[in-house]
Amino acid sequence: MSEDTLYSSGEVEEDFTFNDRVAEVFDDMLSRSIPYYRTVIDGMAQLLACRLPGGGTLYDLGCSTGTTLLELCRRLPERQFHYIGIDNAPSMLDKARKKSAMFGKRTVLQFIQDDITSCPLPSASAIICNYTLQFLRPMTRQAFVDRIHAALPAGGIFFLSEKTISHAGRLNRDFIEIYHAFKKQQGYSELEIAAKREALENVLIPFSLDENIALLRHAGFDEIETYFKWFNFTALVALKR
Ligand SMILES: C[S@@+](CC[C@H](N)C(=O)[O-])C[C@H]1O[C@@H](n2cnc3c(N)ncnc32)[C@H](O)[C@@H]1O
Ligand SMILES: O=C(O)C(=O)C[C@]1(C(=O)O)C=C[C@@H](O)C=C1
Repeated sequence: MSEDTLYSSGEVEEDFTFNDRVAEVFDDMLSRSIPYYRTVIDGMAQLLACRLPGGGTLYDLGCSTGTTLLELCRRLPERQFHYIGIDNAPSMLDKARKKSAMFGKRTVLQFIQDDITSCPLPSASAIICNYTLQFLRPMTRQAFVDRIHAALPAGGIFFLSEKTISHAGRLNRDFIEIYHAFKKQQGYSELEIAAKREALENVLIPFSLDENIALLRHAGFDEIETYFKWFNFTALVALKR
């Protein structure tokens, strides 16, 4: 796994985008930038085990290098789900396909290059969208969540994980400080943290937990719960009636 040194000089040449250079270091970037990344995947595996009988189709929208689907596949071998990852970045999908071949999962995992805001989602039993809604333009988010709700059958599951903001100003600042301390612990310098923050400005636009719940509620999801929260990172599960 290549080490993420993209912002080590402190220079910001362009806004953050999911290009080849990001794809190259993405697994390292994610494991050092998203607190409890694997705990969230564990939580999804446990909820899927409770809720879904075997044989269904699971979509991961904004699947990047396929880590989530590969990990679910490893954790739920007896369920025989069909896994479909969708992303619009070819270099991310290259990595995803190579990883699934390396782990001997090519027959159960499929990766498709498409725009998650318009791609068809046939026969979906569960849909995952982790740390990706935050990159869609805010005005388009309700329509996106509405489409997900429409694509699921009764009892279908939607998992949504996001970086979140708090409208409680002082606590929001505390949460960001605590998150930056986490990144420092993961080996990022203050210069790197500041440069990445600048590159993400106006690209990653986080909603609050309440705003994300409102999107789900408005789309028609019936039961909505937070199953994991760490300061400004939140994982939600929603069930269709
Ligand atoms: C932060 S990453 C997602 C991480 C991944 N879900 C995980 O948990 O490992 C966001 C991904 O969404 C993809 N993406 C962003 N907008 C997209 C769109 N409109 N259609 C398809 N993919 C998109 C990016 O290429 C990127 O790979
Ligand atoms: O590094 C940060 O500040 C982040 O917000 C991490 C984060 C995310 O939460 O989506 C941002 C961009 C990368 O795609 C990976 C992770």
